[in-house]
Formats: sequence, C-alpha cells, structure tokens
Amino acid sequence: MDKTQSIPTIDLSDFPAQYEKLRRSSEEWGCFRVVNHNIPFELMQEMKQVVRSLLDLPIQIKQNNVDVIAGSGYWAPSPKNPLYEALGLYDMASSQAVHTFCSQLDASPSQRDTVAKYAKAIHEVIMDIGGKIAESMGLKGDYCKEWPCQFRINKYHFTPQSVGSAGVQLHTDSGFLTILQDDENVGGLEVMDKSGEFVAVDPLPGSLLVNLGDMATVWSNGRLHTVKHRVQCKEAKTRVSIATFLLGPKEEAVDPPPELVDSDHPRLYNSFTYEEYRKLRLSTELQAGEALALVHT
Ligand SMILES: O=C(O)CCC(=O)C(=O)O
Ligand SMILES: [Fe+2]
Repeated sequence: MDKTQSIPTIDLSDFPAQYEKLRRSSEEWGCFRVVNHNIPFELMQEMKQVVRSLLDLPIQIKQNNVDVIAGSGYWAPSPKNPLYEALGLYDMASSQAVHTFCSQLDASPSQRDTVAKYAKAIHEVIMDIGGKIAESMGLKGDYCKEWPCQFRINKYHFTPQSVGSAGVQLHTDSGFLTILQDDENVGGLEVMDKSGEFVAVDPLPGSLLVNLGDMATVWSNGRLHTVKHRVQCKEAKTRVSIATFLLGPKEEAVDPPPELVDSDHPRLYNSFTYEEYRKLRLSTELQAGEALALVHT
C-alpha cells in the first residue's frame, strides 16, 4: 500500500472556491472527505449510538427489516461476508419510510427522533453535494432533487482471528453517490486509486466521506470515477458505519445531460433505469463496477 498519498478533502463552507478541486477529486478519485457540512457532531454521535443498539437486537427482530427494493433490507452474516451484517432503509426522504423502519425494529420514541433528524440532515447534505458536483462540471445542480436515497447501517464483527481478512469485499457502490459516516475509531476502509493501489482511509471524527458510484460514471458519460473500495479487518474491534446512498432516477432512464454528449464525447452507455442496473449487478454478482461493461454502447 502506498502510504504517501491520501484522499482529497473538500471544505463545504468554501464554495465557489472549491468547485475546481471538487471536479478534479470526483474525476480522478471518485472519493473525498467532506468537512464543514453543518451536521452537528452531537447528532452524528447520537445516531451512532442508536444504530449500535439497533444492530445489537436479536436476529428475529432485525429480520423484520425486509427489502423494499432488491437488497435494501437486513443482511445477515453470509458465507461470503461472515463478519458483516447490515440494516437498511429505502427512501429516507419519506417520513413514512423512516417510521416503518423504526417500527420494524421496535425503536423507542427518542431513537425514532434521532433517526428522523439524522435522515433529514444527511439528505440535505447529499442533495447539496450532488448539486455541487454537477455545478463543478458547469451544469445545473437540480437534476437529482427527486432521486431516492437509501440508508445502510453496517456492522463488522472483527475478532482476533479475523485480523488480516476482508470485512467487505472489493466493490463499487451501484448508485450515484454515497455519504459514509465511518467508524470514528476503527479504520479498515481502503479505496483503490486509478493506478490500482489501495489507499487507507483513516477515520477523521466529525467529517463525512463521499464515494461516487457506477451511476455517476453512467450519468456523466464517463467523466466521474466510480471508486472501488473494501473494508479490511485491521484490529479485533467491532466497527460500525452509516452509509447513505443517493441512488439514481426513480423511474426515468439514467441519461447523461446533453451538454456531456457530443461528437468528441459520444454516448458511452445504453439507456436503462437505475433499478434495471441494480438487478443486473445482483444477478451477475459483478460487484466492482464490471457490470458497466455489460451496458456499454
Ligand atoms: O463500512 C464502510 O466503511 C464502507 C461500507 C460500504 O462500502 C458500503 O456500505 O457500501
Ligand atoms: Fe461501498
């Protein structure tokens, strides 16, 4: 691993000055840390506490967290990822969906309140960043306003025996962009740079991490980079992270804006919906961006 480089940091309080850095980070890394995002540190900590207790519930209760779209609900530890489990909430902008999720898990009134506040706050940040990425490319920033978002709360049961093995295998995220509140103490996340080297993403409490996914590459006609990443077990401690995914258009196809297609930049991908692509990834088990080759024009 190349220890000399690290991922870029974007200061959300420093716009328009950071547009150029944002564009370069999105094209070259598909990954950056975000600071000054305006989510109170206390809310981030409270949410971490809540999700830790939800993940500590008996498996019979966690299984009430059923899929709304393919793969959006509870994931039990599996032969492929035995150290990993996750709870999920599809469409976090809907207060109904937030309440259904909380009811499935018998959440207390104060836990519900925290999940609802966090969902609202992180939804605002993800829309802001999605908009800024488009603006950094000279486009209008309102394209993603109606796109659904999904939460996934990840728990890694790391043990002394598992040190050195994978918590989550190498993958890209299928959606447009992901905001990750990573574990503030336990590292292990690694992103792959464009030369194929893994770069460790060390915790930075209070900040958020952004990953661009396959839909960003499709939507931008190949300009934005979908970043490959994995979680390695580095120490025998439980690791908890909260991922929020901005997925893609709900019903319409993921077509690039006309400004990004011309004779020098012919259209790279067929026209399809996000859900079609998500199903393709699940059925082919191509989890690290390889499914993009199947939808290439
Ligand atoms: O737990 C992490 O830090 C990464 C999780 C992740 O990559 C994902 O949920 O897609
Ligand atoms: Fe991921």
